[in-house]
Amino acid sequence: MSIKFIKRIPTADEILEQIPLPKHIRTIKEKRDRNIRDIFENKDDRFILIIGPCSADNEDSVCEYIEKLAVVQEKVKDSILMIPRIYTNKPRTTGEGYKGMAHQPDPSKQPDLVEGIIAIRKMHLKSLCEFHMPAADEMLYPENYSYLSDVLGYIAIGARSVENQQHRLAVSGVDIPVGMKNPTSGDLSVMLNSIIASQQGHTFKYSGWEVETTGNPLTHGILRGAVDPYGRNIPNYHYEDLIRITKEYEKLQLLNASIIVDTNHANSMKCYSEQPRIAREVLMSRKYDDLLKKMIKGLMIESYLEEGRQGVGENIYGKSITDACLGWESTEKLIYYIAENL
Ligand SMILES: O=C[C@H](O)[C@H](O)COP(=O)(O)O
Ligand SMILES: C=C(OP(=O)(O)O)C(=O)O
Repeated sequence: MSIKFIKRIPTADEILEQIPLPKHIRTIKEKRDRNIRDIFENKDDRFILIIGPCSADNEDSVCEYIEKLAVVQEKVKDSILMIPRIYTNKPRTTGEGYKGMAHQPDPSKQPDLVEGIIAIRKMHLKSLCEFHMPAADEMLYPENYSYLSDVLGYIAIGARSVENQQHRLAVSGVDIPVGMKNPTSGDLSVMLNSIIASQQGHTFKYSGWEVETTGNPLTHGILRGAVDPYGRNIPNYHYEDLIRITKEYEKLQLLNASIIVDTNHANSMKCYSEQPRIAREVLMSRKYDDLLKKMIKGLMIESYLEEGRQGVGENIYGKSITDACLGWESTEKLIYYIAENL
């Protein structure tokens, strides 16, 4: 075997003991979890925005962003429920590039997985304790979930992981909503199969244990657009796409059938500034058709303090070092637009 074992990673129990979630915050989190669940169970018709940076690369700028979001959340709380994106691990198409804070607590330094686990737990905890909005993160490495299971409000399974059995089985044991993205190929049956798989209970190997789960009734789909065999982006947020997929989805009679539309990635053709237009189009489609209104529960938007993106090492505070994001000013405008046009 040519794997070099560098150092032992502390267990989730050890890390949770070292960095615990305060008791009074647990109660706040439970209430927010109930609010989010109610939306997926059609008991609350507020619109969800999963919104924030492509990657959470710096605790200060991420928390500053969420502080701004919390102020706007209060103003739109009757119609919108926001879940900040704190994405701490990034899948990479070719394996190159920044893999997120879980790997590199400092993007300009070498990976340090032990410090990474500590840094991501601290950042999620700080944001939750200060702003009371449990965040969304991608489950890129299913075993890392144990380190954050008490702080997360929402999980996404990314386009590059959604066909993987270990992801699907791990999600079947999660008790918060999990969005399964369509794969990069755009094959919607992969997304729907992942919902079928994760809504069932399973027995499998997890963190060195044989474990059993009962299934997650809150798993649902996220449409993020696709890439064709020639590398061209194919959006899947247009009215006709939404009608086709909601009808297919409905036929399967899955629990809490819901869709989130990702306004960036292949839907925006990686052009972040198109996100407000895409959001407006999705709102219009929802208004036009009752099934869409019921099933499209929200949007995923990539946004940060500064618009665009930069290379690692350029050090512009609050600017994405992975995919390009909307800046704060356009984000705030967009949120108010959404609140007024639901
Ligand atoms: O969301 C971010 C990226 O789209 C995803 O991590 C893939 O990135 P890459 O294609 O630049 O590696
Ligand atoms: C990596 C992401 O998305 P996708 O899996 O759709 O590429 C993301 O949302 O940051």
